[in-house]
Amino acid sequence: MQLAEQTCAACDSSAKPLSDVAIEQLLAELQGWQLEHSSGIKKLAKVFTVKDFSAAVAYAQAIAELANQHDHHPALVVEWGRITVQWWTHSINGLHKNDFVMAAKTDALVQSL
Ligand SMILES: C[C@H](O)[C@H](O)[C@H]1CNC2=NC(N)=NC(=O)C2=N1
Repeated sequence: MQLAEQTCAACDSSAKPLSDVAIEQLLAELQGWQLEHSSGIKKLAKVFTVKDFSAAVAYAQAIAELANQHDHHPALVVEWGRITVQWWTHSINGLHKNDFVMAAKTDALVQSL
């Protein structure tokens, strides 16, 4: 099943972070997402280019609604002409399959905007 169609499962501190091999396999299913390390935490990041600041705010609002629907929330940086989205799982300070599912859902949402 495509990542974008999968469920973002409830996740707590007992959830297991993905292995590096699993991360590489899932990353290959996404387009344009980068693996980042910040403050020792692995994150998935992508920059979406949009037409101006208002468009970036609208994207942020739509992604925020998606996040609330799934109770899984990204970091969003809104700037003129672009929005940066970062997914990771706070409860495990790392990457869970949920983050890849949400990255794929973000791509599907952005394509529909
Ligand atoms: C209580 C609530 O379900 C949790 O705090 C959720 C909220 N959104 C979340 N989002 C992300 N990205 N990681 C989490 O661990 C997380 N936990």
